[in-house]
Amino acid sequence: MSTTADEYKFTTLSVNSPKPYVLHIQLDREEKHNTMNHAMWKDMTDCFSKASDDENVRSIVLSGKGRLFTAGLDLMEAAQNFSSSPDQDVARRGFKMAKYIGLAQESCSAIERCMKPVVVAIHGACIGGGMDVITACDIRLCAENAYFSIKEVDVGLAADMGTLQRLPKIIGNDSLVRELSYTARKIGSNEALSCGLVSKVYKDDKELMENALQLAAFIATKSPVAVQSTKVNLNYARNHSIPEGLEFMKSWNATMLQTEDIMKSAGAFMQKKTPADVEFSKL
Ligand SMILES: CC/C=C\C=C\CC(=O)SCCNC(=O)CCNC(=O)[C@H](O)C(C)(C)COP(=O)(O)OP(=O)(O)OC[C@H]1O[C@@H](n2cnc3c(N)ncnc32)[C@H](O)[C@@H]1OP(=O)(O)O
Repeated sequence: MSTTADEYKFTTLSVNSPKPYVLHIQLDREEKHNTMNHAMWKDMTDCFSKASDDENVRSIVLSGKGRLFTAGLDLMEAAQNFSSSPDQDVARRGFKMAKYIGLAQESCSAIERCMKPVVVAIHGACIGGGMDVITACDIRLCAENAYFSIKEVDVGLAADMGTLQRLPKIIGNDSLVRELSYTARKIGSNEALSCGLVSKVYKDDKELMENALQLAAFIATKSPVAVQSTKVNLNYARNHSIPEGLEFMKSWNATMLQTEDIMKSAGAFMQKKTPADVEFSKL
């Protein structure tokens, strides 16, 4: 094992390193359908921030333990939080809620900010908060049995951890985003593939996990300078104009084109080898 997965101890996540430089993070509240609560949001933020800085991690797979990916917000715990301190001044309650929402949002933003690409493998239900999580990931794969729902309207709220901000940029179909967000309609794996929410559907959970890990392992064989630079620039490009993106890229690569990884990768090509044959320095 090239990563120090045993340093990743969390109460709501299981973490291991099944392949060199690959970290596998699993949502692990199986007995509660991997519902998301305060502890899980905090664990996710800490875990993805740690992996971002971990030179033994080059790519990440995220999945859910048990029979589904996640049932979204833990409604029991949320009900307690939403109704706490009813006698307190509304503004003071507002400040408290903003802090709570911010903490939840951070769990998804930490995935997006993480320098290492995150491949998410979705099986069974992906509901509510689950959509916020997967839309912050780099690559979405699912099993045939997967279904997706922006369920928030059915529990009386607007999605607030990133789905409404990220999904339009992922599927590029504003009409469909609005329909799904206003109705909470479930879409199956085939529709998810045809609208561009996922890039591949596998016949069952086993095939999904094998392929997700294989993809992450393949990404991990490439130059970490090249892969991480690509993620940073794709994220930047998504939120800026093309001229701004090109300007950012120019400054970024003014340094990065001086990396030893280019000589190593090109050298491998000349010798009829691949990046997998190259030993890249840690990053
Ligand atoms: C700051 C805010 C941040 C984030 C906000 C996110 C918003 C959301 O995520 S909104 C979406 C919330 N989730 C749901 O509405 C899902 C509700 N659950 C279901 O639809 C189903 O339970 C299921 C996940 C599809 C599973 O169905 P099934 O296999 O038929 O099991 P059930 O009998 O329905 O459930 C078993 C058991 O689990 C409890 N449960 C299910 N989901 C939740 C949940 N989200 N929170 C809390 N508890 C949940 C369910 O009540 C059952 O409990 P019993 O005690 O066994 O009755």
